[in-house]
Amino acid sequence: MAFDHRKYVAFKPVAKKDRRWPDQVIEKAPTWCAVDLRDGNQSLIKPMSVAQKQRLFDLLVKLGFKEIEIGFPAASQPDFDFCRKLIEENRIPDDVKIQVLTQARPELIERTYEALEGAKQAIVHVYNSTSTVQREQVFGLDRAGIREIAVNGATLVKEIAARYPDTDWTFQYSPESFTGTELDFAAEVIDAVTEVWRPDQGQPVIINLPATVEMSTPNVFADQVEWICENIRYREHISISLHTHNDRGCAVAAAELGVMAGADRIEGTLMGNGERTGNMDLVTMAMNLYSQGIDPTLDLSGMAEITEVVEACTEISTHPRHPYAGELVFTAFSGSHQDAIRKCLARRKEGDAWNVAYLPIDPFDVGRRYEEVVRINSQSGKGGVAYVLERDYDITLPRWLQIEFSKVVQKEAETNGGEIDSHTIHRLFEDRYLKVHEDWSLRSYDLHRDEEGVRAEVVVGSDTSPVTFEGCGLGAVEAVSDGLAKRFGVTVAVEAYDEFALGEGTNANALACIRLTANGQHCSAAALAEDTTSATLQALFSAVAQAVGTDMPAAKAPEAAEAV
Ligand SMILES: CC(=O)SCCNC(=O)CCNC(=O)[C@H](O)C(C)(C)COP(=O)(O)OP(=O)(O)OC[C@H]1O[C@@H](n2cnc3c(N)ncnc32)[C@H](O)[C@@H]1OP(=O)(O)O
Ligand SMILES: CC(C)C(=O)C(=O)O
Repeated sequence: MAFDHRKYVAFKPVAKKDRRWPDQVIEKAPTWCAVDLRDGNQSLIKPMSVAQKQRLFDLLVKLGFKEIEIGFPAASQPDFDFCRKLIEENRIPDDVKIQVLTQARPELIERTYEALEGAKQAIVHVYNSTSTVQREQVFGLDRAGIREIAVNGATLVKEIAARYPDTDWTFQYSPESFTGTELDFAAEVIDAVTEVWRPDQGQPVIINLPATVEMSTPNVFADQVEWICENIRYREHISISLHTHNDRGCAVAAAELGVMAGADRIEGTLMGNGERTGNMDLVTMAMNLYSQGIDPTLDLSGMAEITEVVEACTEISTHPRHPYAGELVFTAFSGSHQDAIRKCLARRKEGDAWNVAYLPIDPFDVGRRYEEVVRINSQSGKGGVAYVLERDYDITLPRWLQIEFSKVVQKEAETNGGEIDSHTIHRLFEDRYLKVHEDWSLRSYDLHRDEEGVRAEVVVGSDTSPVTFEGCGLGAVEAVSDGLAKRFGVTVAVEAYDEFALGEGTNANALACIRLTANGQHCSAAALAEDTTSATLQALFSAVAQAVGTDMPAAKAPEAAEAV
């Protein structure tokens, strides 16, 4: 059997009984470093052109990144040229540090510094793999041999930097494949490197702990980070950075727990592009902080621009469910979600803390419109349909009509199988409830109230054959119903009716909705008019028309009607 779990060996947890990170709470944003232009770029089918790199670099600067890994200049001419272009064309803001990656190999380190000549400040990031698998199978070296590569690399980084005293240098070292490295050995190599660099003597140093391959649950990674923070020399002079990958789908969680475990700095890419399943997604992690009321120190309000630039540069489209950025992440199709969102938004007052069911953040903050929040398909319910009519057409439906109309929409959704847009919902409402048949159109009414009640005189019908009738009752609806019975023999029993004043921007001022039985048949209708009485009477006639058919029943002669 090819699919055989016995092929795999479980990752051993860290034997750490004194872990403190589970009780920590993240209260401020870490230092961010975007590695889109290096780790992100090295994973693309078609690496970015210089123009694409420039576009992405400009975006990263605009978002507020102060540390940006721009490439691996010793690896390829385009990476080298891009680095030169940024420096020579003075495109790096004074408060931004560029970072470049190099293997711990002399010729590559030399070439890296050539690329950086003239930079005001830069981070030189040198790495070699320390994991058991790479030691044994890739390098064929023991621990001492691997440590020597790191020390030689660190020594050369320091020596060559001294040739360029006008640049403000930060040194960064990564024990690549840290997650597959024994902790004591990782600490041993880190100490050997920092013994060369001496952060305690003023040299800025970053030690980056990469989950080059994510191998365990994030809690194990947090244990590893905490252990390193507790066991390396010069910890207080070092910035501990994390660089997680997403092989198990937990890169963001691992980075978050890693910060709780003591890390100061996080590397990642926008939208998580990167090797295999990607790097840690900076957008998600920063927005997670934002949603907890913590300033992420990045401005991610222009999410549409972010996704557009990332897509253009990586040629990878954004998943519609991508946290915070996907097209559908603020949209509810399902009925109970829509109902809850509608109720929460309606109760929300300006200045309230955000507390809306199903929406972890206010979509508006990332440039999304409330229009997208509720969309209708066959999974939707009355709340969603009512929300769309209210939001887009200022039509408020009474609860009984919401229930009834949502069945009309549901049927349409089941028939067409997909989404029903707002325009179609409105058309369905018009067709089903607002249609006025000529014979039953209200032409005029006159209501007279005295101590006996209301006396109504109503004219309905077309220009050419208007019909006038009269009736009386306790209110207008009862009086007109009385008239309908006398003149047309239609017995009306009103079960529910509601009137609403409409907001500005509509032609009509009032909406009335009515449900009744006419000659024993259940019907409902609505009407828009300039005043509430006209709307109510028209709704009554439209409902009656449904019961008796669009052909007006023969009117009784006024004398016969009097006799009824
Ligand atoms: C986890 C990460 O993402 S690390 C970053 C990885 N990114 C990249 O590799 C993208 C850019 N890299 C490249 O373009 C190329 O690898 C280059 C130009 C840097 C080097 O190219 P080459 O020397 O032709 O080939 P290659 O990368 O296969 O070299 C591997 C050799 O370097 C050694 N090596 C690999 N990594 C390191 C390192 N970090 N430090 C020291 N030596 C290293 C290997 O053991 C191997 O040695 P061998 O030739 O004695 O067997
Ligand atoms: C070079 C290091 C930081 C890296 O990219 C990784 O390990 O994934």
